[in-house]
Amino acid sequence: MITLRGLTKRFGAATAVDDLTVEIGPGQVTGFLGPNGAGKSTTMRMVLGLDRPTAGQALVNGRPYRELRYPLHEVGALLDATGVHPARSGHAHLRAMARSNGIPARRVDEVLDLVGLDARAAAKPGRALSLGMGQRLGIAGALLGDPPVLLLDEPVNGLDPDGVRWIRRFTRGLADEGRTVLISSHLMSEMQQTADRVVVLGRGRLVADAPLAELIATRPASSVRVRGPEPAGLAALGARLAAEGAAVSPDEGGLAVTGVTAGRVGDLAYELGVRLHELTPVAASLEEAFLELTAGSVEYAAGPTGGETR
Ligand SMILES: Nc1ncnc2c1ncn2[C@@H]1O[C@H](COP(=O)(O)OP(=O)(O)OP(=O)(O)O)[C@@H](O)[C@H]1O
Repeated sequence: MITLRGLTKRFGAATAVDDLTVEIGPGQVTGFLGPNGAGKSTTMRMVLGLDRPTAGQALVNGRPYRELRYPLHEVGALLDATGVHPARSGHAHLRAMARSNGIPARRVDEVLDLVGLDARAAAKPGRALSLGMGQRLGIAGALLGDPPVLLLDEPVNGLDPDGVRWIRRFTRGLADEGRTVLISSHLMSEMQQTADRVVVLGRGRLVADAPLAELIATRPASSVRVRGPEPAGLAALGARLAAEGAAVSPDEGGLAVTGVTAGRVGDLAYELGVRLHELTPVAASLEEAFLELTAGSVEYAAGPTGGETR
């Protein structure tokens, strides 16, 4: 369990995290979303005791990180890449981590096995690790103490599709074991496939905290997809819908209609005698919900001339 209460961090005059109150519970993957500079990394750093809050609290299992007696057994984190020395092997890196935290050496082999790194990969020096292997090693390190809470900052950044799929399945497994899993990302499509719940930040403030399905469901369906075997009939239907104020555009041989319900489109088609083969409300994606939620809170936005404005 991660508890944030009135969590605030200022850097000089800039407020990176602004009065954030949220609880991140066990047994699910929570996606931590927000545009660049929204305060995700700063929040994670405060949870891990790497940054001191200006105000408020960040608690892991009810206590500030600095008060945890055996931090590696309480919370594991993947912040950026692995932090492995370029000349040191992954195995040696994990052994050193284990030793300094009183964790038996055999646990190193266990976590390497868990993340699917074989002896040959674990013997490679840090500089020879691929990004995907580095991420696996980083996650192995986070799991050394078998912690109930895991924080992963942008774990799929730069990974190939296999690596992305692996992270997705692995984090799902960790949540299914009852752990608290918090994953930050700006890849909405990825989070849509991974997260059970999402916490969205905009300019350091909480903009949404909801189950993923609920967040998407509360957005209006973005459009209705209409297909049929008679182009002339579809054109007549489109014209009639447009006359009613709907926005109609061609969509892969059919129509994409916004501004009316699927029911209304069906009724009109019936009235006009137009045969339809498909009439589908297309739900807003997480990406659309995210853009809508964070509109106005992006650090840099394309201005009307396409230039960047603060
Ligand atoms: N050490 C620091 N000193 C000054 N400002 C900082 C520092 N760390 C972060 N910031 C500022 O705090 C704000 C939040 O940054 P943070 O890295 O937490 O955002 P983020 O949501 O993780 O962004 P990204 O997705 O780009 O990683 C930004 O405006 C950033 O410039």
